[in-house]
Amino acid sequence: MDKHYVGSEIGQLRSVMLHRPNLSLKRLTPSNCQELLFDDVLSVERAGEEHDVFANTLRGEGVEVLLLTDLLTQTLDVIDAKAWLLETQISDYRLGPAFASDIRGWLADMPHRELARHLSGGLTYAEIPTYIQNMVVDTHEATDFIMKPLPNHLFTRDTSCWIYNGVSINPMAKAARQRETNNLRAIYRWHPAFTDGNFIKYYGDDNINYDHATLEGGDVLVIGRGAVLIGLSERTTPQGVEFLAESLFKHQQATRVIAVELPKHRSCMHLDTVMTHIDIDTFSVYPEVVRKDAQCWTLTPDGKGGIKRHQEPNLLHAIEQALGIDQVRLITTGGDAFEAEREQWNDANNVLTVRPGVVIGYERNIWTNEKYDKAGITVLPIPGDELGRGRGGARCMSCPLERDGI
Ligand SMILES: NC(=[NH2+])NCCC[C@H](N)C(=O)O
Repeated sequence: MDKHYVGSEIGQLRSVMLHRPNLSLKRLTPSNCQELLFDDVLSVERAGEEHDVFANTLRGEGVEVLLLTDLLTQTLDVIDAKAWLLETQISDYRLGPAFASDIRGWLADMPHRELARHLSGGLTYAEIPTYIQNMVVDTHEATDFIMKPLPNHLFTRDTSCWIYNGVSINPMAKAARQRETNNLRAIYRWHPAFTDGNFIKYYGDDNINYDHATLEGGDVLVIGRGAVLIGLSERTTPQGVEFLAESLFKHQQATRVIAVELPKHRSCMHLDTVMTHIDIDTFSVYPEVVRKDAQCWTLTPDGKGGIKRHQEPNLLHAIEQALGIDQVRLITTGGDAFEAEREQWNDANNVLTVRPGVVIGYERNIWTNEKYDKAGITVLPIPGDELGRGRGGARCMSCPLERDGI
């Protein structure tokens, strides 16, 4: 990978970061899966196989696939990175100074791949050596977590997202996902692929309390031509968008941000669960949620380092203006009202565009896929019966690192 640049949602995709989940999924149980933002427990084997099909489909299209566990393993080879990750993910305040120091010491001696596995897969009290003794240990069960698993690393789209010549390292809204961001902070700070510093970090690089200014990449659509479309969702707040927009303008990477309000529901937790960009003038949408009269604003630089805000009467016109096109074409979720609701829930609209008019999507969404086909959009189908239980499709499961503009 030589260039970190994402110029659009639909231009030729060249490089992506994925995460093939394993250990974290083995820890999912009926009693903890809701808290960990999964709707069910998964067959770990099958999920891994489905993920391999996804990765191989991308490779078959000439896209470079980088895996998060590899990146994290290589990052741990950097002494400062390893020290920072251990301090941050195993903090004194979480475990108490004595126990934290024992755990860090033990983890530090582990092979880096194994340590990387625990950084995403978590660590239980049963897994630590018996010589580590402490009041904290005495007061916990063997199956309690010292480090909770991060199964949602699967959705690499959310934790960090590239926008033109830079990346936002996102302060996540849900407690279950907040520690993911530290793994990404370390990768972007220390992994040799990123140390050339030839890109901008817009937001979220510091491990501090971002309070209500949260942002997740599933809400961020880099629609191209200097514009960015962002959902104000269950996860991304106006406060978070303001920070990102200010930084995009300051670094002259975008000339406008369109912010659209979404209902705060799990079924549409991010904008990309109801809307994705699949060809220059074409979007896939779930019409029950993406309405042209949704509350919507265009943000532009005010010339003094701040933001000018203009309320838009019509979301679609705002997009047409930003892209300089006459009329957007919408492909809506397929089937009758029941089928459409079921397919949206299974990420029929959450497709990953590989190049204009060619998308990767779950094969199970037959009604919507048929509509794509009739509209001249090619669907490269992947299985998703297991992966889909995490509530995410091909777009959420990928973080583009390099993609052409339009
Ligand atoms: N960009 C997306 N739509 N991501 C889906 C994330 C799903 C994940 N289980 C969560 O609740 O956070």
